[in-house]
Amino acid sequence: MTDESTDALLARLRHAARQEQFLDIVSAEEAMRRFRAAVPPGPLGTELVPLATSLGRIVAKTLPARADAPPFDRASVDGFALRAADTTGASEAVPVRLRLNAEVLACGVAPAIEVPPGTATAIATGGMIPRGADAVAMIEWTELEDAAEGPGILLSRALAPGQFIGFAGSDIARGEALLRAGAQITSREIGMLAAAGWSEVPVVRRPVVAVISTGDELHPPGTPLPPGGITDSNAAILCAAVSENGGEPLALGIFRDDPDALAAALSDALARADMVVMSGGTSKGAGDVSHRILSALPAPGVLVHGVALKPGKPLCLAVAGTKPVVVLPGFPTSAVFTFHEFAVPVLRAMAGLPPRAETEVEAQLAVRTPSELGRTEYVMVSLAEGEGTPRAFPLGKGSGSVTAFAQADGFFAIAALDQVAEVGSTVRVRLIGGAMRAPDLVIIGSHCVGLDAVLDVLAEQGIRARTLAVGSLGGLAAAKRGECDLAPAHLLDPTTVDYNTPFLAPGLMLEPGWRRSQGVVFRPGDARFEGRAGREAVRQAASDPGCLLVNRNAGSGTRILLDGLLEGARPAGYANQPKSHNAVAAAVSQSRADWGVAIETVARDYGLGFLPLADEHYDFFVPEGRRTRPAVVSFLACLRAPKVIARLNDLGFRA
Ligand SMILES: Nc1nc2c(c(=O)[nH]1)N[C@H]1C(S)=C(S)[C@@H](COP(=O)(O)OP(=O)(O)OC[C@H]3O[C@@H](n4cnc5c(N)ncnc54)[C@H](O)[C@@H]3O)O[C@H]1N2
Ligand code: MOO
Repeated sequence: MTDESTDALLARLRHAARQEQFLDIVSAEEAMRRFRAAVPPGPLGTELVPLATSLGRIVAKTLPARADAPPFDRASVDGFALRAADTTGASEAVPVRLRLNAEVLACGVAPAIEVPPGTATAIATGGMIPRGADAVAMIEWTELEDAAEGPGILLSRALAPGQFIGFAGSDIARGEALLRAGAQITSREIGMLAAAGWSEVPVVRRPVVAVISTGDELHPPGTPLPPGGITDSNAAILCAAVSENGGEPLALGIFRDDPDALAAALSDALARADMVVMSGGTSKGAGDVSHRILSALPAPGVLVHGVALKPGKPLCLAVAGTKPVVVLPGFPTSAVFTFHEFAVPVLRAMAGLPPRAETEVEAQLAVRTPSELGRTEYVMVSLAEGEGTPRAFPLGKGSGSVTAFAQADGFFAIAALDQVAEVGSTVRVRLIGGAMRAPDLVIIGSHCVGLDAVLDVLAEQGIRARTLAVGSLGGLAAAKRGECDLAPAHLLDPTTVDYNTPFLAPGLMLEPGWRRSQGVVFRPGDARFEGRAGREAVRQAASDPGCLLVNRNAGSGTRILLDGLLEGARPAGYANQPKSHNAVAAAVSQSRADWGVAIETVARDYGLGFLPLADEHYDFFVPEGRRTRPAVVSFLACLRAPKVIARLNDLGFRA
């Protein structure tokens, strides 16, 4: 930071917040180059911390041993300290007799008597070797003998000089390097430092990273949300990621999209922290003021605003004096992705940590993936072990997802000039969150909350399942290719009006799951639906232009059922076609629509009225070759377990 007073800086920040300023969009490499060049390289500085609190810290300079370990020559067995030369030729048949000196060397006793030739001194393991002695005989090799000349031992083995002695400094010698700069202190290093005399340790000062969330819509986790409200998840994940990468998070909270409030927050953050991370308000909307404030930062100021990548295009990178300031896009996946790609390398360098180890694996892309021209797109994927190379399934959740980063095994890049990554192409997946763990059971297909009830019981048995929700047809295709153990599906054949069986293919088996009651959902008390039969309610609603439908996506079993009931009618709202039961229930419950078709469990969950229409079958396709795998056998046994059946029935399914 410069010497500018906080007040003057605040005034400049306020003024800047009202101006528009955009820089040109740059490549990710150029953005990183500018950012790194403007931040002083290397760790921040050094502080002394007590050994007991040094866990996880980074050693700031090479630490020599301050004392020898062990600090003196000591016995490594219980027995007798003696001169090896006196034991030459000793054997069971011809033992050597040594006189006992009048001293017993327990641990912690400083020897007072020398060991003259022809004598021995009793010593405990860890006892200090007395002057004159150069070896220790194990007590098992000796017999005590009382003679006229005084007590002695009969020794039945010859000893080499140095035998059973741990010499001073043989573990580590005073002055030898114990730990070098950059080493991270774990419990193992702490024991070594304690032994070598370090009660306080010089470590790299942890960079304090201020974390600021911006947005009028944001509320802290766990507080009830008003209509339009969003839970601030960015602050939590960013603070934790700061800690994971050697920093100390300073959570400053949520600020409204108000130039004055944000300017004050930023100037407070710069006064208290070594780095500032804001999220939200960096795009082009009217409320996007975060990035504008940055234009008033002390030099070098804003370095980058706009990077040709997805997620993360509106990223803004700045440096105030020597302090990095980053405005991340508000969308959670964009925020955490750009934090890891751009802020973490700088943070780790400030914290004295080495660059994060990256692991890449080759995988085969399971789904054709279009990409926007002109931006390098990073696609979050889940990996499933196939025969040979693993298959990469894009999560398809977009920048706004709060789960993608946690659920993905990694990501691959589609180059800026490519508009698509073809199915079957080889992609290099950078792993996130540690190495890839092979699950015991891979389930790809349609998701149902009932499935979680089964998997909970399996987890109690130590069986770890990986589920990829790609829809019934996606699961069926994966099962045909032998990529999963189970493909849960609820596929309705419009001609036979049968579920799932008509879709069986050679090499596949079908295991029955449970039934889900589907019906009309509506807000309780709505007289257009209350008390009617399902089919009659559909007919009535379809002919009432004021009664708004929320439809389902083409190809879903629900859509096929509804189209059958509508017999060609296209009621108001027909074009609104979300992809899940939950989206239908949310639309009705929030009055964006008046009716739709969903399963009973979801209707109940949203407090909606429900008029049954039909039963949907949720079954499992299993590749024949995988049917006898132990985890599959356990899963199918679990489906029939009374405890699981009771739980499914409780949830509103019929098992
Ligand atoms: N006309 C244009 N609109 C947008 C563009 C564009 O170029 N032109 N860029 C889009 C891209 S790409 C992204 S990424 C987003 C990022 O926008 P902002 O950084 O301005 O973020 P906000 O508008 O404040 O929020 C976006 C979204 O994220 C939610 N959010 C914000 N903060 C949090 C938080 N702390 N925790 C959880 N969720 C958060 C917020 O509610 C919004 O839903 O802009 C596109 N638009
Ligand atoms: O860059 Mo934004 O993160 O694409 O959605």
